[in-house]
Amino acid sequence: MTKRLKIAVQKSGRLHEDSLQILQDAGIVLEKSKDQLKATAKNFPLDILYLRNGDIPQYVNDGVVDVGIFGENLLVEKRLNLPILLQLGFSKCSLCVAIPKEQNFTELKDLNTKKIATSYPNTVQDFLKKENLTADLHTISGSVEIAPNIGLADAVVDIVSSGNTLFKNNLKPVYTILKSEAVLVASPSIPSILQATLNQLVFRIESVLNARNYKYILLNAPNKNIDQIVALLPGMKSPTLLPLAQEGWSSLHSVIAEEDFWNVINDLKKAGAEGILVSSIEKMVR
Ligand SMILES: Nc1ncnc2c1ncn2[C@@H]1O[C@H](COP(=O)(O)OP(=O)(O)OP(=O)(O)O)[C@@H](O)[C@H]1O
Ligand SMILES: O=P(O)(O)OC[C@H]1O[C@H](OP(=O)(O)OP(=O)(O)O)[C@H](O)[C@@H]1O
Ligand SMILES: [Mg+2]
Repeated sequence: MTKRLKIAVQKSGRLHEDSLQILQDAGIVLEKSKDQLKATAKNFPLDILYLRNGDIPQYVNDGVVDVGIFGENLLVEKRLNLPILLQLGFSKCSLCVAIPKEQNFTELKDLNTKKIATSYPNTVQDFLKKENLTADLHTISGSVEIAPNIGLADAVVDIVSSGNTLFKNNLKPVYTILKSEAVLVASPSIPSILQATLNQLVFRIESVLNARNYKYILLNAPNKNIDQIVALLPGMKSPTLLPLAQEGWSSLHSVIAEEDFWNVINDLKKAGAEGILVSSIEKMVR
């Protein structure tokens, strides 16, 4: 029997859905199950364990699971030096120092002797040490941003994404300690017999991530301007060119990063491109 790879995914919370979606997009079909803690893939040697985000890094480190998806910021908090296989592009956030809006902040030294509330004490301790600061740390497990309003702290260190929570609590971010996103991390003690399965999983997810960042573009162009248009759309190797039934015109197919598309669209039109179609790509193997 093939040995199955064990992957830890957040049981519920911000990473849960996107983690399962990326596995699904990678062609992995989960067996329907009533089990709240575990799922099995039908068509790939993979078992999924649903765990708390905060517990996953340690399980990965100890080899209880072979691979895990969790917020990169936890590697710093748990002080674990585990290899990141892939940055997954979702749950992007920053860990920031924030203070009440009306207070002045000019430099990090302003934090000296202040009371700081956080759910990430190790990260803050390491940061304070690196910056040669001494502050009074209060560890709380949630609703950190309320701390200054109830007199529990002068400043907070917490996750910021849209900034809404800081805004609602009359706080402003003054320093970014780190940036984070969901990552795929492998155990250092992964059995060698599972390495090929892990490589396949990484390859599949990578193809999904490449595809998410790119669009397939199709357009008609006058032959006399093809060189100009090709220079705007270099593609993976070079664009595909096919003659149109109408003489003097070609159909050009290429791939383009989503953000680049908006930068070149006007130049494409100026170069005579017509009938421009842009569509999503499901998988992209470079
Ligand atoms: N507002 C946010 N926007 C984007 N990403 C976030 C945000 N808040 C947290 N994250 C990221 O998502 C991860 C999971 O956050 P979530 O709040 O779902 O779980 P948790 O409270 O860290 O963990 P647990 O599953 O152990 O209860 C965090 O470690 C962080 O990397
Ligand atoms: O900048 P924003 O978009 O407002 O996001 C930041 C908030 O999101 C996280 O909390 P979450 O909603 O995960 O609640 P939790 O503290 O219960 O985990 C984080 O702890 C912040 O409070
Ligand atoms: Mg949270």
